[in-house]
Amino acid sequence: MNETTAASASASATDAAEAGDAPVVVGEGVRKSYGDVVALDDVDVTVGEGEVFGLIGPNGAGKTTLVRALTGTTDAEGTIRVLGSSPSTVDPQRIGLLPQSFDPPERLTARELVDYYGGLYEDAREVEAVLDDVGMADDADVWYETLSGGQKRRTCVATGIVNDPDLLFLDEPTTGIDPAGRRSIHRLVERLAADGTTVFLTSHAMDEVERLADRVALLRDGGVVAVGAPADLIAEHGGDPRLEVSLDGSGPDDADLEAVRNALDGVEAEAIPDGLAIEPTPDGLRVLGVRPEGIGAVVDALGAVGVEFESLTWAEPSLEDVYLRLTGEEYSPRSGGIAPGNPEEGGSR
Ligand SMILES: Nc1ncnc2c1ncn2[C@@H]1O[C@H](COP(=O)(O)OP(=O)(O)OP(=O)(O)O)[C@@H](O)[C@H]1O
Repeated sequence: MNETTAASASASATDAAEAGDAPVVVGEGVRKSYGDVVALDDVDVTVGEGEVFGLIGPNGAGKTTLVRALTGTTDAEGTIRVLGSSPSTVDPQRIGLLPQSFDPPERLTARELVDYYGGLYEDAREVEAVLDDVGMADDADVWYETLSGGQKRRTCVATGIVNDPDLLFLDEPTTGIDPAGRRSIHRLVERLAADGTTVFLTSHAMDEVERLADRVALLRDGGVVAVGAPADLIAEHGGDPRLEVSLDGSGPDDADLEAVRNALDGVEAEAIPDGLAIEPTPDGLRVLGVRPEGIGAVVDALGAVGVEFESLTWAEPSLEDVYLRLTGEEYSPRSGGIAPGNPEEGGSR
């Protein structure tokens, strides 16, 4: 149901309507230039009520500029409606924003900061509950300037949710936060979404976006190149499941690869479909298209041609694979992959 075509993707109103949500964020033909730099090039984006909407893309793709345009912190061409109003007239009580760069007064404690930002709203949440939400209850009396990077970021997240917003923009909320802290922020986002908050999440952590987002838009060079539910994007653009084979010593030479390919060609296993390909990796090789039940056949094929391995790791495609493919940043084998029936072509899938 979601449009995930790379060439013509836009985070369309139709998607949100199909998701059964009234649009909370609508951007149509959004453009923004800084001198000669086109940061946003005709971006369409629609986010439905209660959605967690992920925005991903390489450095400089335009993510922060889009967040700034949608929140009215920079001007932009095009049509933008947020909670039914223009960004400049929307009720600030209903919007929460964690900017990518945020430098609050340093000689305040975490508790004082949350209290200060809460005081900017007519109605704010109880400070202790907000500190607890972001895992800062125990360090609430430490000056901001002496907090660690991750503790600072948690405190900043707290200032973004102190007004109990209906729409929350989080621009890279977990940067610098340790794994346990990231999990607690993830649970917080899940709780907020379950309570009906719409979340616009920008992140470079693909696992985070895959876990949290109902839909994801991939921005590249100021344009949306794909949008859809993570599972739909992965099915369309994520590629094959793969078996990573780490070899003893150095990586395989071309003769090893050819031998393994020939051995696998001779294996009749439903779990090794036609089109299976092998490509070298820095410490071994990668078998593409193999399902878990085919791993044994691969092991047998390796053994048959005398290739000894240290470890095997099977993985399904993920949002990271989608990202790498659609941004052209996927791993490029040093001498090209070998696809059955077309060994000269080699290279990427
Ligand atoms: N204030 C500004 N003045 C001039 N150019 C800017 C300004 N802000 C952003 N840009 C440029 O606009 C483009 C998009 O930047 P933006 O910060 O939106 O990217 P991003 O996707 O958020 O990147 P990152 O992942 O590194 O945060 C970049 O080329 C950037 O250099």
